[in-house]
Amino acid sequence: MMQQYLALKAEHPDKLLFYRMGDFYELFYEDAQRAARLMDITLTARGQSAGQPIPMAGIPFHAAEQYLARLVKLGESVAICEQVGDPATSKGPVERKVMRVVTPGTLTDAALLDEKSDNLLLALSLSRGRLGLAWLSLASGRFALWEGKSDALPSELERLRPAEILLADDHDLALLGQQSRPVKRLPLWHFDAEAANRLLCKHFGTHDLVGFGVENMSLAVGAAGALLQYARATQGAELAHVQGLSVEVRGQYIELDAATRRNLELTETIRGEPAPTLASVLDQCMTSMGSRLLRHWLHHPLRDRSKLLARLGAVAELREHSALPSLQQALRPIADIERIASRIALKSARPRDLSSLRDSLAALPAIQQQLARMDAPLLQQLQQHLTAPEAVLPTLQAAILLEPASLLRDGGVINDGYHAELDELRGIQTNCDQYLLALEARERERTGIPNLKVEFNRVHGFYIEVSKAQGDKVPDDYRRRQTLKNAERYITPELKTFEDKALSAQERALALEKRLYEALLDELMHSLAALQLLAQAVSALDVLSTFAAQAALLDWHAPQFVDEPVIDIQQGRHPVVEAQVDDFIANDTGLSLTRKLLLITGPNMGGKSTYMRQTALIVLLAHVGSFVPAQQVRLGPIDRIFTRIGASDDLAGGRSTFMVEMTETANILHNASEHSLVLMDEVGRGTSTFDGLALAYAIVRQLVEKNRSYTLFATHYFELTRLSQDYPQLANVHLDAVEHKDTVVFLHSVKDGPASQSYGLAVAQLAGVPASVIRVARRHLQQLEAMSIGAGGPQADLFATLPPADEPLAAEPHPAMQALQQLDPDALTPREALEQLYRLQQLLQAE
Ligand SMILES: Nc1ncnc2c1ncn2[C@@H]1O[C@H](COP(=O)(O)OP(=O)(O)OP(=O)(O)O)[C@@H](O)[C@H]1O
Repeated sequence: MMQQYLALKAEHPDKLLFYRMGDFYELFYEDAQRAARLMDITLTARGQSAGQPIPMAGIPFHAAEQYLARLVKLGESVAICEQVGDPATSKGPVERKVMRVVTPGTLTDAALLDEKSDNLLLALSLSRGRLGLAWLSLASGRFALWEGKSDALPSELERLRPAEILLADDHDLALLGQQSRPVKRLPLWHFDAEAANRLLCKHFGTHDLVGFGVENMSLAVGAAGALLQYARATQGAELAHVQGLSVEVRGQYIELDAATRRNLELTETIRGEPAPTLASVLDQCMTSMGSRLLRHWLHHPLRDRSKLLARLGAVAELREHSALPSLQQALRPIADIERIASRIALKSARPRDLSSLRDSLAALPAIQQQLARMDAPLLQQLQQHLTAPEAVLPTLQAAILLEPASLLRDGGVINDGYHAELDELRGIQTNCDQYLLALEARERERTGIPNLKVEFNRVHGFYIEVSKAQGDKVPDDYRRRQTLKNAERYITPELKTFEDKALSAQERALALEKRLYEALLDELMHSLAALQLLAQAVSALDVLSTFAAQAALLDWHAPQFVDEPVIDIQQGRHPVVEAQVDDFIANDTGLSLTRKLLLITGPNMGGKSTYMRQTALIVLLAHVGSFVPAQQVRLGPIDRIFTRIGASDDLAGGRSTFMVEMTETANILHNASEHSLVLMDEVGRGTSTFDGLALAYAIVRQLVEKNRSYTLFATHYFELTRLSQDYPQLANVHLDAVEHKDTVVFLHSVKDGPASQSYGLAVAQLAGVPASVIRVARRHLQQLEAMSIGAGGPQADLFATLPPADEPLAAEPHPAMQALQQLDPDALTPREALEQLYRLQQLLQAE
């Protein structure tokens, strides 16, 4: 047996091997030690190997799901090995085989998946500054590709949040940066584009991949090949539900970089919790498919206005329609059709998957009826997709019992009247009861034993029980089966013959049910594509109705898209903060060609971050097709949203707070366009006052002069407010606060002009800093203010020595740069090249 084990383990060296032995899955050697540690189960030993006991740990097979769930959450992969031979007939160990492999990115089992989020497997391939990505949600069958510049990797990882990553083994793991997802290394040849092309064509049954629009995407196609091969191997099955590839194109979505996704807390707080977030406020979806689509939409704001207008049109009509509540109620019982379809494809659908699919399909006409009364084109389109695929409903109704058993192996799944032979075998079992009662009456009469009983248990089968006191009346043809304290149990030849018939009928019925069930799954395979379309329609309708219901409940309004460059928000609110405070103060945001940067000042706790984030969230919500928390919104074209908010250390990544701040700032300055929305919160505060101020000053100027993006720039450097004199497109606004009896009251309303005071000490006092410290600080502040040169503003004028704003930013290029530019590398011998290198270094040192 150990030889068999070691041979199987050799095929799966990097996974935990669950080795089935009777009612247990056993793990041996290091697997046992690791599993014992991870799952907190007892480590024992069995037999010996090289004079040492073999470590072993086991889990009962019926509890395997919960252990698997824990292991997969910890990033482990598990190979599950079952007994496939018959223990009764096999000589030596029973034949065993690895039937499936469970890895974090290839889960399909309902018990192991989070129902509200997608579980993605991602493969990536890099070459010469280009990046190819392929990702698959095995539980839904969605398969997509993307190819672009390699520096997009961090933001793509943050967008897709894969559960598992496949990476060629010659790529450096450091590429992935500080991310904690499990990574599976594969040989480089798995990513070969040509082989991948062949594999994908074969899988989709196409001559080539042209129809999917993947030309010039050889890296992504290579990644897709590696991914498909890996996913298939884990399932031990063809992936019939993976029926196509979609290609994501740059420019299709408003781009959000990794930091922005985190900072805006779309589906996860900065601390990694699921609430309070934009998704947690919005998600009142009736189905888990809807919840997943909502999260997907929030991370993929669209730029295509026709699609957005279609969504908004649907939301507007649903919001006004009296049928909205009943439509939502009709959606509530719909099961996770998308995932059930995938389990049908993988032949792992359970009986209750099929009964809930049947009940969901039966509930569709009620939804269609509600939609029939609505006019929005998108709703009409969805209505047409909300039909059960032909013949599936009648088949399921005929085949599956109203409430089937949860596991096929116990029987009780296939409906009566579906199959004549099954009915007959079941008839034998049902007739048992009558037969046994008759037998009991007959035997009582024959033996004259009034309390004689005919019964059944799993261990001994059928028997006749007679109390000890009546033992002398037992006839000769009774054979003793078991002796109890007060009774004897017997069997008779007649009862034995009956038992054989009844038990074999049961066994045969179970085997037949299993065959019928498998045939049913095969039949359903033909309807996979239709089921997937239906699932998409249900989830889209669920999200749109949620948008409508939330808009009515929370007083949100439709955004308006215009062609002129503008972000005009009247009475905007922050959807998440609003849900947490009693009185939220609404504020306007006005940005246009003549007013492109708002410099926001005001006390700490005044609401600057909230104001900036609400602007970004409103813009984002409008681009997912939702109404927005504002009275009126007009938006011109937007291409990207950038944020540089909050200080976070990346200690593990070896970057200090200030380094993170500057890296994110550099990204913005390089990439933000005039159509981008940029939020910058207190840039420069991570370093010394003068350095910070000087940097903030130069950054604001760059944003106004060069990037010309729509910018909200919050700062405590009051000196910057003077920049409005030099740049008409820069406006000062502040968050209002008043001093009241030695303390400060925040009004949270945005007013024109710079703040008049900083209130830093008052806020510190509010926070409970000891009074003695505040007193010393106040005295020191007075001294500082008295010392300040030309103290006109609320802080010392640190700008007094800085160059005026009209001086050009770009200085003379460095002599080394000039020398470098004049070089012609092709004309140099290796020796001359080396000499030039020394010269360049001298120039650098001379500076
Ligand atoms: N418009 C508003 N209406 C009501 N309450 C608000 C509003 N804006 C902010 N608040 C409240 O004030 C708190 C602080 O807001 P916020 O974090 O935006 O301040 P801040 O000015 O960015 O502070 P700091 O400069 O210290 O980062 C919020 O948590 C919220 O409770």
